[in-house]
Amino acid sequence: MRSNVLPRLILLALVPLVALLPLPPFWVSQLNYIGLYSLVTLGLVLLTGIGGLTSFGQAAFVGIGAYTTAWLTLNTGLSPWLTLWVGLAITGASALVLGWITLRMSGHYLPLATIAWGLALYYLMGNMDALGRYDGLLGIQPLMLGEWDVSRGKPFFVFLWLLVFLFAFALLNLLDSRPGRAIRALRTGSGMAESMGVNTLRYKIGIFLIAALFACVSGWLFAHFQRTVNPSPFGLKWGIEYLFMAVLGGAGYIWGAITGAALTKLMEDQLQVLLPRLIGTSGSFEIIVFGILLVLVLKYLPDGLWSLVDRYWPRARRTDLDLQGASGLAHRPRPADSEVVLQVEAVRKQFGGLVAVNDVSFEMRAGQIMGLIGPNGAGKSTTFNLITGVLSLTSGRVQYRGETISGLSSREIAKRGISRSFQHVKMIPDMTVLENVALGAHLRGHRGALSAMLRLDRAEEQRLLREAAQQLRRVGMGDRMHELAGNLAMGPQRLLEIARALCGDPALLLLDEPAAGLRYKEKQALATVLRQLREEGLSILLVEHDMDLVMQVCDRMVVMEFGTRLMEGTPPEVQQSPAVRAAYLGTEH
Ligand SMILES: Nc1ncnc2c1ncn2[C@@H]1O[C@H](COP(=O)(O)OP(=O)(O)OP(=O)(O)O)[C@@H](O)[C@H]1O
Repeated sequence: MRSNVLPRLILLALVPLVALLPLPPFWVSQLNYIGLYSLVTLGLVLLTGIGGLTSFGQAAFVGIGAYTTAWLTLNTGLSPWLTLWVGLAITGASALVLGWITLRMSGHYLPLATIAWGLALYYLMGNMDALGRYDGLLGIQPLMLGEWDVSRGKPFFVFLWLLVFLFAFALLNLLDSRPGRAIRALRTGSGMAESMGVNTLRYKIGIFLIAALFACVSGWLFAHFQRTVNPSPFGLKWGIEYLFMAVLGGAGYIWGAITGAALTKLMEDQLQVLLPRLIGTSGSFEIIVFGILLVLVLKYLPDGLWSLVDRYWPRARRTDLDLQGASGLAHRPRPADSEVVLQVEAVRKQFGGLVAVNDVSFEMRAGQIMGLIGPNGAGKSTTFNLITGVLSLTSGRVQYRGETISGLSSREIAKRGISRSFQHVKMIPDMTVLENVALGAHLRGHRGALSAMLRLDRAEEQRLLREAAQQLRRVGMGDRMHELAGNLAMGPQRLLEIARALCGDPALLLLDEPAAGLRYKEKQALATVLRQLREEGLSILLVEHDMDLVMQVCDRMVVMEFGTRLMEGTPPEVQQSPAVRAAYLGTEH
């Protein structure tokens, strides 16, 4: 496995070394604020940059952490080391409720809800007598480690920055894991991830929770560092500013979070001095500069400043050797010879007045390759999507190995052993080929986010990656596994999709135009792979326009036209059918 241990240890060792430098207190204080902001922006990078979910309410979670420890330490005398956990529990519960309600709905519900949440909490803090209204709470006790006050100056710097780096490493670990691949698929490949068995709602709620907990830790530290809390740093303005930091630094990069926090803090201080002098009157003019800067960054450098560094950042590569020691994954029991695996019974799909699939029926047996062919617009892809749960049936029934699967979600269908590829390739371009394919084995692992962050998932991760590597070799892509998927041409992209589908250990494989974009030799290799899979007892439903391939590999074929089943038969029977010829030539039959 890739070894990041040494660079990480060096980075951690640098923290106390920096503290030994004769830094003026002003700069120590600046670094401390940057560290506090970085904890919040790290969570935002995971949530927004990587997961694609926007939250304006992170400052409110910082507020929960700060006010919980402030109130409890002042009123109950509880140790700050205990109040942290109370803060985390309150933050966790509110993030779960907020996430559960808003993340089930598509669109802009989360950003809107987090704005409302930020505003509500700000006014709540500012109007409660127990929280000191807008004056806040004063005289919060220091954070003591034995006799040592770690909430001031350099000791705080060391404690805080060790935490910042440990949190950053935890996120890097998370992203390089089974749950991490699912999280990285959320932004652009949610539908595909569901088809691989990923519970996308759970992962969305999960990253919302992690980001909120990071913000809460920042608030807890902030309260003991400042010794006083009032609502101002936890309002909507700060919610927006944290987002600005993440976007400026590079919302898709863990190190972008720290870059953004540092630049914002440093610019803010300079601008707060410079601008009133230039304009001749005091005010928060830096906000205007930030607004203009945000527009410019979004327009000219949408991936943020860290993207410039990332181009030259050395990337550790997994070598094939890494995977050799791993044991294989368990396989699901194969259907018995010629067992009926799929029964499609009078399935129908209407889009308004258009009948895209009109009471189509057929069945498939184990170890059979069934072709689903027909002219453009015949209803093949719609039938395919009805079987895989992407579309709901208007009427009819689909049975898989004796169980009715119509009405189940694509995730539930994937769990039962049906894997698929997509007509328009769906992959995550900024993940390697190997990682994309390993996403297909999601259901064959079980390690969660916490194990991934703590690197307790390595044995399972090696098995999943080994499986992905094996499937890539199987489709002739063994030499390209470490490339970024976004750099592949169309042909290899299709092979990637087949390898990913095979990673799910399916008993039934549904391939939607797998030969589209492949060159002759690649098609021949594909035909060999399909035959080999059939020998292994796999059933394959193939939607394909390439007649050579279909005629070569299919045992039986269903021909569709205008949403109806025109005929079913062996390749020679279909080839000789006048009705099929007429359908393809567009003549009457
Ligand atoms: N979401 C949708 N809303 C409305 N009409 C749709 C939708 N999806 C498909 N259709 C229509 O249903 C019909 C069947 O489409 P489908 O994509 O299943 O055909 P196909 O045989 O797969 O075609 P192709 O070979 O071009 O992919 C077409 O007339 C298409 O325009």
